[in-house]
Amino acid sequence: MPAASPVHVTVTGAAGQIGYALLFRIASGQLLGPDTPVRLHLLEVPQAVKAAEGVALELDDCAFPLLAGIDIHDDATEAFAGTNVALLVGARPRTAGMERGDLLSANGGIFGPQGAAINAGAAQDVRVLVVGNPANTNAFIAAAAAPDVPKDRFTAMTRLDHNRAVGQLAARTGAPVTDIARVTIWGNHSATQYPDLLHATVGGRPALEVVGDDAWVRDTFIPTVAKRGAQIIEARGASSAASAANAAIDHVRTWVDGTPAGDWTSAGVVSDGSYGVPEGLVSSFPVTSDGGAWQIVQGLELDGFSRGRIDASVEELVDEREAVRALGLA
Ligand SMILES: NC(=O)C1=CN([C@@H]2O[C@H](COP(=O)(O)OP(=O)(O)OC[C@H]3O[C@@H](n4cnc5c(N)ncnc54)[C@H](O)[C@@H]3O)[C@@H](O)[C@H]2O)C=CC1
Ligand SMILES: O=C([O-])CC(=O)C(=O)O
Repeated sequence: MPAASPVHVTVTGAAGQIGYALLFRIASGQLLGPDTPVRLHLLEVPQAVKAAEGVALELDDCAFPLLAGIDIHDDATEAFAGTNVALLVGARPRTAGMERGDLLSANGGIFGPQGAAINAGAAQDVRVLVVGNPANTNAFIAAAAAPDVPKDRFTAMTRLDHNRAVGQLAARTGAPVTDIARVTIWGNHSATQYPDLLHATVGGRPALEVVGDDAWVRDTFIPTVAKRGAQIIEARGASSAASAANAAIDHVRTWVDGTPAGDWTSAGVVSDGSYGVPEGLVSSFPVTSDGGAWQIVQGLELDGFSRGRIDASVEELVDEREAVRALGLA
C-alpha cells in the first residue's frame, strides 16, 4: 500500500501518440518506482482536450493503485503549478522528407510560454524533460524562459538515440544489451548526432575491439542510429512513439534512481563548456546521475574523427540558437 504523498507529473501533448504510450506506464509506476504514487496533470491544446479526457477515462479503467488523480488542462500555468516532473512532449512531429530542425518555426513558440509557466509555479525540485522536436533547442528555449529555475533541471531527450545505439551494438556483437556499457550520444538529436563507441564496452571489453570492423562503425552503425527516426517514419508512416515513450521513462528513471556504477547514459543537458561545447547550449553528453543532478562525464579522450563529429553537431546547435534569436523565441 503506497504511503508517500503523490509526485506531480505534468505531461504535455497528452492526447498524442507518445502521450498514449507514456501515460499508462507512468501511472503503473514505471516512471518513479513501485512505491511512489503519482498525480497526473495533462496539458493539451483546447481542440484536443476532449481526446485527453478519453485517455483519462482509460486511465481510470486501469484502476492503477499508484494513480492518485488526473487533472486536464489547456492552460500551461495551471498544468505546471506545483509540478515535480514536467514531460514536454506536445509538439508537431515531422513527416517524411523533413529534418527535425525544420520544426523549429512550428514548435519553438510552444516552449517559451511553457518555460515561463514552469518558472512561475513548478515545485522547487522540478525536473524537465523536453521530447518535442527539435528537442535540444526547444529545451534551450524553455530554460531561457525560466531564469529562476536552475539550468541543470532542463534536459532534452537523446535517450532514444542512446537506446538505439545499444540495440544496434547488441545485434552486431550477439551480446545481451545488459553486457553493453558506456555508449555515448554527443550533440544534437538530429542526423548530425554522433553515436560514439570509442569508450563503449561489451562484456567489459572495448566495443571497437569486439566489433573489429571500423568501416561498420563509420558506415553502418553511426548512420543507422542517426537516421533511425526517419527509417521509422518511412516504415510506420508516423514517427516513433512507443520507443520514444520508453526512452522518456528511462531518462527520468535514471535521473531519479542514478546510473549504475561504472556506466553512464546520454542526455541533452545545458553545457557548462565541457568538451568545448559552448556554455548554455543544450547538447547531448555522456552523463551520470547520483539520483539528484546529472553530471557530465569528464576527461574522456577523443580522437580526431570524434572531435570532428562532435564539432559538426554542435555547429548545428549554434545555428539553431541563432535561428531562435532571429525568431525572437529566446
Ligand atoms: N526527442 C525524441 O527522441 C523524440 C521526439 N519526438 C517528438 O515528440 C513530439 C510529439 O510526438 P507525437 O506524440 O508523435 O505527436 P502527436 O502529433 O501524436 O501528438 C502531439 C500532441 O501535442 C499536442 N500539442 C501541440 N501543441 C501543444 C501545446 N502547446 N501544449 C500542449 N499540447 C500540445 C497536440 O494537440 C497533440 O495531441 C514531436 O515533436 C516529435 O517529433 C518523437 C519521437 C522521439
Ligand atoms: O525522427 C523523428 O522525427 C522522431 C524522433 O525524434 C525520433 O524518432 O528520434
